[in-house]
Amino acid sequence: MRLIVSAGGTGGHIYPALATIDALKKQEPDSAILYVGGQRGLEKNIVPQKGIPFKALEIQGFKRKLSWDNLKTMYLFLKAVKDAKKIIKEFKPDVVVGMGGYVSGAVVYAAQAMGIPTVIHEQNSVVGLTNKFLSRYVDKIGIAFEAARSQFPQAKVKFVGNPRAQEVVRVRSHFNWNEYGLKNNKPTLLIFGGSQGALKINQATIEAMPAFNQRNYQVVFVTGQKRYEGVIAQLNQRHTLVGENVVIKPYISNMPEIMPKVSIILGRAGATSIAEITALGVPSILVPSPYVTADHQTKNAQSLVKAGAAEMITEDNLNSESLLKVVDNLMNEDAHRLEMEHAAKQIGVVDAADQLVALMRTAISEKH
Ligand SMILES: CC(=O)N[C@H]1[C@@H](OP(=O)(O)OP(=O)(O)OC[C@H]2O[C@@H](n3ccc(=O)[nH]c3=O)[C@H](O)[C@@H]2O)O[C@H](CO)[C@@H](O)[C@@H]1O
Repeated sequence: MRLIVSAGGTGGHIYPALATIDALKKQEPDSAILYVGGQRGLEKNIVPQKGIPFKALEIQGFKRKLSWDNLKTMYLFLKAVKDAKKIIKEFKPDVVVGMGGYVSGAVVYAAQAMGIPTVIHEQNSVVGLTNKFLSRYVDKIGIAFEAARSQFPQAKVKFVGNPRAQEVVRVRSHFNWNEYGLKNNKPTLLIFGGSQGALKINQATIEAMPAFNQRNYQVVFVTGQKRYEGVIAQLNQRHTLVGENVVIKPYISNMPEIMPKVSIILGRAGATSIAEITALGVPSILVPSPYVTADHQTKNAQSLVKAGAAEMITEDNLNSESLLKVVDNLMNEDAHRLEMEHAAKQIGVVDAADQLVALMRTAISEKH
């Protein structure tokens, strides 16, 4: 198969795209793949590192308020569609798949205008702006939450799950905490606020640090690439030492290796984090971001809480005391953690990437 994939902006869109590419390559090792991303998103670093051919378009998001900047956005969108057409004409894909982010809007729009089979994948329970726009034009739509179905033209929709779930369960992790200077086989808490890090989670963790230093479990604290220096500066200002059982990282690029070795995850309730947590069955404490469309992270988190797979703290109620209380309780309750593991695994869709590839094949065969 000749495949163009487009996904931009945040890890939540990019990692499912990479997992789909991976699944296709396993099924058809001689497939030709091109990833088209934006010039500014995380994809420009992540994708080439994986050795996947990458082309970038210049694009920016619409402001919800009326502004002159939206004229520039419109100009960039039309130019990106034109550039995408050139790329598509040269590459001659059998199918073009969009996995979210503004850039995928231009690429998939261009492809359908050229009569090429198109598929989009929506990771969230509340449909993103780009996918909403594209849903009129595309042939097939893969979803990861049943709640998304009614927001799309229903005849095109198929529930497939989130492809990243399949990738993380297939990894045979040989990771050893010694590589982080920690002890192997000690209970470990992983704290991370989505792909960019989260200010409030970082703040509560900084304040909880003196207590964490005294605990008999280990803590891996991921700040987000751009927030790392600020976190270290704050710890220094407060003269807070970091214990031998704590490690602070700006970003983790091998999450599928790390996550299976973790006892509890404390983090945001982004769609792709949730897919990973449920595929692997990791007990989690979720702090939904209140800054997202239609408060969809709260809905994501509630679906896990209802199933008994996670605990939730709202951002308003998050501070060092509430954080430590929930973590300490869970660390002390082995049986409860085990129940949460089972409950989480019940929700995970572990063949989601294969299902999305099958949907791509249907789009191709129905078009011809
Ligand atoms: C602010 C915002 O708009 N957030 C959205 C964004 O989240 P965002 O991309 O931040 O969060 P997600 O949970 O969806 O995905 C994060 C991904 O990054 C990975 N990761 C994270 C940290 C790290 O150090 N290393 C690493 O690899 C995670 O394992 C995961 O694969 O897209 C999601 C999917 O559309 C939405 O649900 C979120 O609401």
